[in-house]
This record gives sequence, structure tokens and C-alpha cells, in this order.
Amino acid sequence: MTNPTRLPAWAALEARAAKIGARPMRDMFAADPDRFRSFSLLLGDLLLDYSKNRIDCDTMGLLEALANQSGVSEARDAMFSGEKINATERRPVLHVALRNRSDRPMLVDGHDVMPQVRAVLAKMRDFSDRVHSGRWKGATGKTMATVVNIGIGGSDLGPAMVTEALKPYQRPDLAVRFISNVDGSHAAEVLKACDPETTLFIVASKTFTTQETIANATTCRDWLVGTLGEAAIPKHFVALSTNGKAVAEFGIDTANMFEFWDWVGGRYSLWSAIGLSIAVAVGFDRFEELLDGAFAMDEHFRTAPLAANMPVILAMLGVWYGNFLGAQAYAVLPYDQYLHRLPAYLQQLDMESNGKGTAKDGSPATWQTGAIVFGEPGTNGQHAFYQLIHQGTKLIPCDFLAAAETHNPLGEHHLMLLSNFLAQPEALMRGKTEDEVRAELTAVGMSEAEIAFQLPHRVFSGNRPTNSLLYRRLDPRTLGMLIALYEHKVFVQGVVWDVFSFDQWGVELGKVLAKKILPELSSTTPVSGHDSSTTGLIAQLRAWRTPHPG
Ligand SMILES: O=P(O)(O)OC[C@H]1O[C@H](O)[C@H](O)[C@@H](O)[C@@H]1O
Repeated sequence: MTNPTRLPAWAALEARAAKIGARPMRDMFAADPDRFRSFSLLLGDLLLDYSKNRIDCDTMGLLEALANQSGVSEARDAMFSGEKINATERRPVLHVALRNRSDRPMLVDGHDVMPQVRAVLAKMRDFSDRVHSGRWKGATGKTMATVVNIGIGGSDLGPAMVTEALKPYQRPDLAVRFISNVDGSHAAEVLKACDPETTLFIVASKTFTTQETIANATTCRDWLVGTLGEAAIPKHFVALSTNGKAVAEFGIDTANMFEFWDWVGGRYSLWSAIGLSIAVAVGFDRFEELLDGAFAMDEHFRTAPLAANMPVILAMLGVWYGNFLGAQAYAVLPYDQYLHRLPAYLQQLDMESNGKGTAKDGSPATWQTGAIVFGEPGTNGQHAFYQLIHQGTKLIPCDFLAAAETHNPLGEHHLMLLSNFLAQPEALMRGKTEDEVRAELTAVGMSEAEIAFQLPHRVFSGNRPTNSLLYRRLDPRTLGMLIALYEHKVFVQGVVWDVFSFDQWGVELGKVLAKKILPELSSTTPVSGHDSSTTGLIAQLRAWRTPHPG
């Protein structure tokens, strides 16, 4: 347990920030032709260029010192060795076991979990092969045409993000859809496109008690049973869960359940049985390549020195901006349409893990912790919110991602995409000076008075930091590496910030209140115990939901 602000490297970084935090990157690039080489790292088919950050070698040295003094290496080893680092839930954190492609045992309470991990993977292979190849038949003997994953949070975002990312690998005649929201419109719209005879529902819930998922699963079951009868359920419903009892109570035979364990956090679960919809969509061999990619990143994270460790570098750059240069947010900008759900996925991964205000010893964290994460695919975001990133009053570090090769070579599209992927970070770094703007406006014949008015609005301060993640091609292995990279980045930041990254108590209060309010919405007796705002809103809802006479 360490208050990071008391570490020697913290004070040194504060001093460093005061000294070089505003130093223009433009000048640093001009002074050092080797800057790219000094601040980039190639790992297999993945290149991280972090040279467009407000850093120099000394700053990186201090950030490494902070990681060291925070005990990042020890914490990482504790995770890999199965220690109960999810302390408030008294659980180990072993999603790395799910993609452990080596012979190394992974221990929970002294027992190797690898045999059970492999057994579930084998069961997933058998099932996904049958569905993917069309050998799995529904109750009326038809091949499945649609797979619907019903889940929310970690039981939705990971599989949804990955199946979108790996669309080029999907069988074109097998649609994979997702129902997450408790808003009935989500289920209604998905079911519109489904035929009960050819639809397979995968109910994904670690706890199998999540209100949204149980409501959606019940609606889908009723929809199926309404046409095909109860006897159809075993051919059309499978469950992914840690809770066999609740699965059986729901009416799914536990033979049709794919198990995982409480040492897999929801937002870290796409590598587990929760990934079944991915395996069904792209085939199990591809799913294994995803695991291989994550394993490669795990091995790098586990063994590379901190100074040359990609997740550690990304994490410490985030710490630099968040804790020393005043950034509150960061943007994830995939120049890759297939990664269009990556920002949403990373929002849960990062914000649910490190959005904590209490240090491990229970005292309030008086330092900044998890950042606000947002993003959209490039180039869409450029035409929407980049204005603020270029010229706003806030510092928003950005991660730009792109593939060298496209799955869809259409005319010049990919080169146009890549030129934007390169131009935006360059523009953010360089900016545009008064002299440059003046020269431009003079060249088009603008009057001095008009130039004086226009100039301040057209200047770009620049010096806005970015990372560029360039990969050869968005294939399953590369995707596995990318996701694991962000997982470990979030882990490292949680260690430095001294928060428990693997619980999520902050989501509970609202759930409890919603349960209390639910019956109040359909009752006619006056409500009590709420603030006047909630009471007023309930009254208005009741008024609008009651059919008005005449
Ligand atoms: O998989 P489930 O148990 O249904 O949980 C689904 C989600 O709900 C919770 O509210 C948590 O905030 C998430 O971390 C979790 O992924």
C-alpha cells in the first residue's frame, strides 16, 4: 500500500513537469533526428510510436522510477502467481490463465487451474465447430442462421467488440447479434430479424443474476417457446456462467453450460467461455489465434524490463498526463472501421477498473486516478469532436490506431485513411504558429485588419500528445495483442494509483435503487422516501403512462 505522491519519483516528476511539461515537441523533434527511434517499440506485428509525447529520456526515466517505486513488477508477479489481488472480493485475478498457451501451471489456492481451462476450451471447440460448420441443428432440424448473445457489460462489450473487429473472418451466412440493453426495443429489434427455428441464444452472465440479462433471456425464451415449445430450449439456448445453480433454475440444462470461474473479472472475460459467440462467429482456430496474441503480450508484459515494456510505457504516459500535466481524459481513435466498438469496450475496461476514489488502505485518493475515455473511429471523429482536441482548453492525449494492410482494398480508400492517421498526430504535435497563419492569409490577399481579426482563431497551439499504434493487419492474433496491451496498461495504472482495479462497487447503488423504484412505477399509491426530483419524475411518468380518458 503506497501513497504514490509520497514516492521520491513523484516529487521529481512534479519538478520535471514544471520544467519541461510545456516544452514544444516541435523543438524536441527538430533537435533530435533520432527521436522516433528513441521513443518507439516494435513487438511482432505491432509498433508503438510514443515519440509525439511531451517527454524526453529523463522524463521516461522518472516514470520508470515511479513504476518501480510503486511496485509494478511485484504486483504483476502477484497477479500471474494467483495471489488474491482483487482484495475486496477476496479473489485472484487470472484472466492470463485463460490464454496461457504454455505448459506453465497457473495456481489458485495451490491448485493448477489449467486443466479446467483446457477442458472448457475443448468443450467450446466442439460446440463452436458444430454451430460454425452447420452440424448443430435446431429443434426442427434446421441449421443455425443467427446466433444471439444476450449479456451486458463484460458479457457483451468484449464479444461484441471482437466479433465486429473480426468480421472479415466470419461465415457470411451466420449472423451474430447482441442484445444487452434492458430497453425492450433492443430485444424487439434483434428478434425481428430472427427465425426461431434457426436462432441460437447464448446467455452470457458471470453471475446469472444481472437484471437486464435475465429479463432479455426470459423474453427470448418466451419468444422461442411461443413457436417451438419448451422442448426446443436445449437446441436453442446455451449459457456461459460461473453460476450453475442459477442457470439450471432458469431452465437451461447445465450440459449446455460453458463454465468459467470467479477469478475471471467480467471486463476481462472475453478469453473465457464468454468468448463463445466469437468462436462461433469466426471458428475456434481463429479464437485460439486471439488467445495466442494475448499470450504473446502477456509474455512481453511478464518478462520485458519496465523501460521497454509496452503496457508499462502506455500506462506511465497516462500517469504523466493525468497526474502531472492536468489531463482528465484520453481519446481512443481507431483508424479502422472494424474497431468501431473499441472505445466502448475500453470505457468499461479502464473506467470500471480505475474509476476509484479510495486508496487500498481505505483513505481517500487525493491524486487523480482513472481518466475519462472516449473515442470514435477515424476519420469520423475528425468531423465531430477533434476541434476540441486541436484548439480547446483541455489537454486530451490520444491513441491513434491503424492497420498497414486493409481487408478491403477499394481504390485509394486505405491510403486516404492512412494519410489522415498520420496527418492528425502531426498536426496535433506541430500546431500552426502566428507567423504561419499570417503568411497564409497574406498570400490569399487578406487585408491587415481582417488578418488581425482572423489570426487568433486560426492559430493552433500544437504540442498535443499522441501515441500511434500501427499494426500490419487486423487479424485475430494482432487483436489479441492489442486488447491484452490495454488490459495490462490499466493494471499498471491501478498499481501506481494504489486502487483496487478489479472490483466495481460503484455500479451497485443505482442497481439497488432501481429495484426499489420498479414496483413504484406501476403502483398508484403515493411514493415516499425519495427526493422531490425523483418523486416529481415518478408522478409525471405515472401521469403520462396512464391512458387519458377521452
Ligand atoms: O456477467 P454478469 O454477471 O451478467 O455481469 C455483467 C456486468 O454487470 C455488472 O454491473 C458489472 O458492472 C460489470 O462488470 C459486469 O460485466
